[in-house]
Amino acid sequence: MASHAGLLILLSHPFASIAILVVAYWVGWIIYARNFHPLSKVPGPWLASVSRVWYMVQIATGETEKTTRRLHEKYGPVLRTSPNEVTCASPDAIKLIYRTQQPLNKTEFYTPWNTQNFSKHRDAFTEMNDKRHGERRRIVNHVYSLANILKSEKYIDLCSEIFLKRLDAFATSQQAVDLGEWFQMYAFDVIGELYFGRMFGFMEKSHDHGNWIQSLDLLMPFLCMTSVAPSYMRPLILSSALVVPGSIKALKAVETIGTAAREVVSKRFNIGATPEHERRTDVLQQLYDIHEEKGAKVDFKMGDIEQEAYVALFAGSDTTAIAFRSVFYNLMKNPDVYAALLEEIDMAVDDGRLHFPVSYAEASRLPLLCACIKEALRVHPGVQLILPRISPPEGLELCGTFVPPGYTVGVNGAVVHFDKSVFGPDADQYRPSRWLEDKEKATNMDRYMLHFGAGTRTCIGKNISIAEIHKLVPEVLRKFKFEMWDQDAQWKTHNFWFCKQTGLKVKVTQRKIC
Ligand code: HEM
Repeated sequence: MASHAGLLILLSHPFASIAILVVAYWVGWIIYARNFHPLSKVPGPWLASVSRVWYMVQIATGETEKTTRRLHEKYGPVLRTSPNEVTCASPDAIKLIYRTQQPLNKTEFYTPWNTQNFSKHRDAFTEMNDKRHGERRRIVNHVYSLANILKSEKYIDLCSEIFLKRLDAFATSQQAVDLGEWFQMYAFDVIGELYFGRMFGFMEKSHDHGNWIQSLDLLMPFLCMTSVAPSYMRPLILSSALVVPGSIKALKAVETIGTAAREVVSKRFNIGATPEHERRTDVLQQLYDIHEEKGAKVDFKMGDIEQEAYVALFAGSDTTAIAFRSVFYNLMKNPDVYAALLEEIDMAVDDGRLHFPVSYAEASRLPLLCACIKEALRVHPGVQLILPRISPPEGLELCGTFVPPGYTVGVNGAVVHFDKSVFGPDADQYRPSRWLEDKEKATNMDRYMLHFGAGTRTCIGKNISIAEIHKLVPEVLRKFKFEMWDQDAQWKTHNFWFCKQTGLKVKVTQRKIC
């Protein structure tokens, strides 16, 4: 009787009633999530099975890929990383999840990355519906073919020229260089040349133009955290970013990137027809040609061109710099490979097979160079979280576990690239020669590379990065020697979707070439 009265008093207090309801909800939810939920039999950490908070904590550590690799070792190939989400470590899951026939849609993870105010159509990266995505991507796809991107080689060469000049100055002054930072400046300036008609001036002025690099570094963790958070927590996380020092400045910087995209497109094309001899052959021009030739028919307006340029800046600068860093870091940490690659490059120059500025065609014929680059992308892919997709109406069988329709599934490149059954018992080592041993084995390994994504959503800009990397690497290796400033230092990695590395402080010296 007394306890009854106590309960009534408690319930009459509004805060107490709310607290009781919340506790009851959570107890009910935990019992359901652990025992009756369709994914309840999928193993994983306890907290992950009842709340997305587990995933958010992992993002905060910046080391999700390492934890995921450890957990797969403990629990097996299928892992529950959130109440409604599973990640699969099996290489065979790639063709199931990122399939080209009846492809799976993207999830809400991508919404916070959405670009706004350019076009009524979502950009290629954040469009979740695969059918709509396919219709839009078909309009611009040909612009990104290797042959078309190579029409911009001369613009990439202009960037390389400045990059080499800067390296030369560092070599003369014997200053320590943050090579990672310089690769990012290079990658930004290349996007400038290809989409904005000119370099932004990162390398020319040796500075972080408009604070763009710093701003992306500040905003990426918030964007990534928002993406993995439950939808009701998203506004809270985004607004919490505002109290972090420098964030307003960062948001303004991102806004200026948008303004730059708008201005450049209108300046370039609102001044009347460009005389033929002044016409550039860059990506921006090719996108404009689509607008002119069939813009009305396919609804490809000036805003759509601006959107392409804007997305390229976000999707193509950090990622390319990450790839460059991985190539150089792994070479410096593996002197035998470095020496063998130099031999290949020097011989090619001596035999007249490699000229300066290096053309993509010549570079792509150097087997060890290509292997070193591919291996760098394998051991450190640019994106190191799963590429999340929604399981299809018929559900999906992943390594014997049935995932019903509507749940999130995905594979993480940073997990599957270390699969020993595909890449060999030394999969965790940087060993480029694995790509040269056996053609059939190499083709098979290629099938399981996820560095540029897979299926219908494969990276549209991959040929831009591939051209940049293959052209610049042999040229700088031929002309300069690179050593870690502190031989024993390791880089640090920070996984906020893009897994950026810091700590690539190097000593550069001119090579004495006879
Ligand atoms: C080494 C450099 C690069 C890496 C490692 C990389 C990686 C990726 C990955 C993994 C995806 C798939 C994302 C997903 O499925 O959610 C992707 C998509 C995309 N990337 Fe890249 N990327 C690179 C360079 C670039 C460049 C230079 C651009 C500039 C145009 C670019 C633009 C895009 C776009 C627009 C998408 C979405 C494609 C679609 O869904 O149709 N990327 N990239």
